[in-house]
Amino acid sequence: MSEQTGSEDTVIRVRGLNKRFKDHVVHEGLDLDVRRGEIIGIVGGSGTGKSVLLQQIVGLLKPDAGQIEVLGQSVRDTSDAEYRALRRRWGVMFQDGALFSSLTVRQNVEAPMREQLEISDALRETMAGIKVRMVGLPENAHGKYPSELSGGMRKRAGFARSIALDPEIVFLDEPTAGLDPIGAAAFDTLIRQLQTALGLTVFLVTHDLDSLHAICDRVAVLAEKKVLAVGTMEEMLEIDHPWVKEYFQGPRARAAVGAAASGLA
Ligand SMILES: Nc1ncnc2c1ncn2[C@@H]1O[C@H](COP(=O)(O)OP(=O)(O)OP(=O)(O)O)[C@@H](O)[C@H]1O
Repeated sequence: MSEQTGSEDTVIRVRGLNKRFKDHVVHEGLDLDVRRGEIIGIVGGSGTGKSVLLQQIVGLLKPDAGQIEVLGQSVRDTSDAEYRALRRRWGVMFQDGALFSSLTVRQNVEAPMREQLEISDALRETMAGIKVRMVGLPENAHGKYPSELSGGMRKRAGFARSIALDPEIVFLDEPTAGLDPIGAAAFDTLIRQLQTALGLTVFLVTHDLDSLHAICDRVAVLAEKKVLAVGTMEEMLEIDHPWVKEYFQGPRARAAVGAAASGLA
């Protein structure tokens, strides 16, 4: 299994994280390192706290204890100005794309630019248009509202918004959930292509075994309130834990391996 390191290539460092909601303990002593330039898949049973972990890392939820550093800086023990500057260095795509329904696709991508960048309207529109093209949305989608788009297109629009400010890290919360297998595979390809082209680190919360096989460099398994294991897909096969075995060696896992081997994933 890969070791947790403290090297400068660690872009997210979580130590001793505790989080509970009333008497429901979600995380207890959770540690995690994410390395620069990798796509790390965060997996775990429903309710194991994958989204809650993501939200704590990006500063939207407050941990009860523990340290979270992103790009070498504490996410919480920091001034508002420092947090705002740090926040510009990552992008987040929430589960449903979380687009503003009253804004067009391009206006949605412009929204973080409007908030963070002091640039002319024309330049902002041009830059947003580039991002929308980068995620593979056709020209006629730029002026559409979220309700006029398919689920896959909405996800692409959400992805475009997450890279609006040229982030170093993107957090994607179940980006392929709800897509058909072909749409999901196309989205995986898009994630890998943009990760390579832009040098991104990708924190990918997913249930999708095909995505894990197709694009993840490493996988972190959440179970028993912590990160139970981190490593490559091959390394996951060696872990002797009931949930890990069932997940990585069960029938669905075997199907995903078959799909990856035949080039479908
Ligand atoms: N704001 C909140 N208040 C109270 N409980 C919460 C809150 N957010 C999450 N929880 C609880 O924390 C636990 C972890 O939730 P989380 O959404 O992180 O799970 P998950 O691993 O992402 O699940 P899934 O795979 O089903 O999306 C769940 O039991 C959830 O009900």
